[in-house]
Amino acid sequence: MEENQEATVAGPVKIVVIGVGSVGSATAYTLLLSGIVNEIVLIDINKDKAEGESMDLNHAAPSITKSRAGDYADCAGAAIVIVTCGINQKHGQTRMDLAAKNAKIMQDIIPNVAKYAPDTILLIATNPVDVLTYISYKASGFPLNRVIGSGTVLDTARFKYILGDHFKISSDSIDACVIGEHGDSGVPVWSLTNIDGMKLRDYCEKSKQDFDEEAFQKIFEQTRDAAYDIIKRKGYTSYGIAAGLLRIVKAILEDTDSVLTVSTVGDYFGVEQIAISVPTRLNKSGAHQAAELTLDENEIELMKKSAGEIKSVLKNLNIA
Ligand SMILES: NC(=O)C1=CN([C@@H]2O[C@H](COP(=O)(O)OP(=O)(O)OC[C@H]3O[C@@H](n4cnc5c(N)ncnc54)[C@H](O)[C@@H]3O)[C@@H](O)[C@H]2O)C=CC1
Ligand SMILES: CC(=O)C(=O)O
Repeated sequence: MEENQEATVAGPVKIVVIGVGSVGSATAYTLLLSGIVNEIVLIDINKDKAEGESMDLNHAAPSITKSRAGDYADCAGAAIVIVTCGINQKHGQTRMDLAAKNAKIMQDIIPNVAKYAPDTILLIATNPVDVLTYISYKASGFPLNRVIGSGTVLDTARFKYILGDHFKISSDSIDACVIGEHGDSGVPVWSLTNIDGMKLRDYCEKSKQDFDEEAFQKIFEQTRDAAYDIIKRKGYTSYGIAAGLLRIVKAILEDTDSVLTVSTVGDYFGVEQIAISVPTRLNKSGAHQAAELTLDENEIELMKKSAGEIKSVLKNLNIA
């Protein structure tokens, strides 16, 4: 991974959230309650919405964090600019269906961010997140380590939650991840899934539970389809991604070297120049390569397919 221009997080910490709809407002609220930032600037094409949200956030005081509505010039000095603006999925739509419209929005706004905040870290959440992370990388001219997509951080959280629910054990005691596209071709890494420090098969044996492949297939389907199931009921998803974005922000601001499944740009599984999620180390200068997972043959094939799907959407947009 090409790395330079270390982003520095020093002094009062300013975060900008672009797009304060369901995801942006939940993210700003989560950041405010976390107490790890001093200033949250909200930018939205709908200025009244940004103003209203920032007023409301300030009334969640006492907090060390102040919020205000702003414009692109206010990105200056931001440690991280979180991008959540654009259209979201309606019931029946896939994330990839949003590509053309949201690509255009990224191509409009990212150069503005880069102009005023040339040293910031871009954290993209708008869907399709892998496609838009790549587009943001191109549109910003930033080095690879400073353009990060939320990727499969949310899918990983869902996978661990659903596994935990199945085995009646806290997701904290489960080491598992989803990699690949944040979307329909995401890959659950069953071969490396550990529960309570044991491989899945060993855990099932020791805890006297079935190694139930049919149940595991359902767990994967529930993970993959979680967004559809939530959108069908409440129209959007917000809390899961807000918590995931907070984990990414914390790893960066607190310089933790945590490994999370964020999406970054590179050549993956024989596919050149895409963004996709694999375990990635995060610290104050952004995203850095972590040790490569030892996947089994089936998982490698699924990753090639997932990478190919991201690439084909980029090609359709004439961006590859
Ligand atoms: N990466 C992930 O895991 C997740 C991603 N998402 C994605 O996040 C995005 C936002 O979703 P929601 O918040 O539900 O949508 P929303 O419709 O509630 O909010 C979008 C906001 O973006 C603003 N906006 C639109 N165009 C803009 C522009 N050019 N400049 C500035 N602001 C602009 C709108 O005014 C609106 O306030 C969607 O693409 C959605 O699919 C949602 C959940 C999880
Ligand atoms: C909407 C979306 O990408 C999610 O909740 O996973």
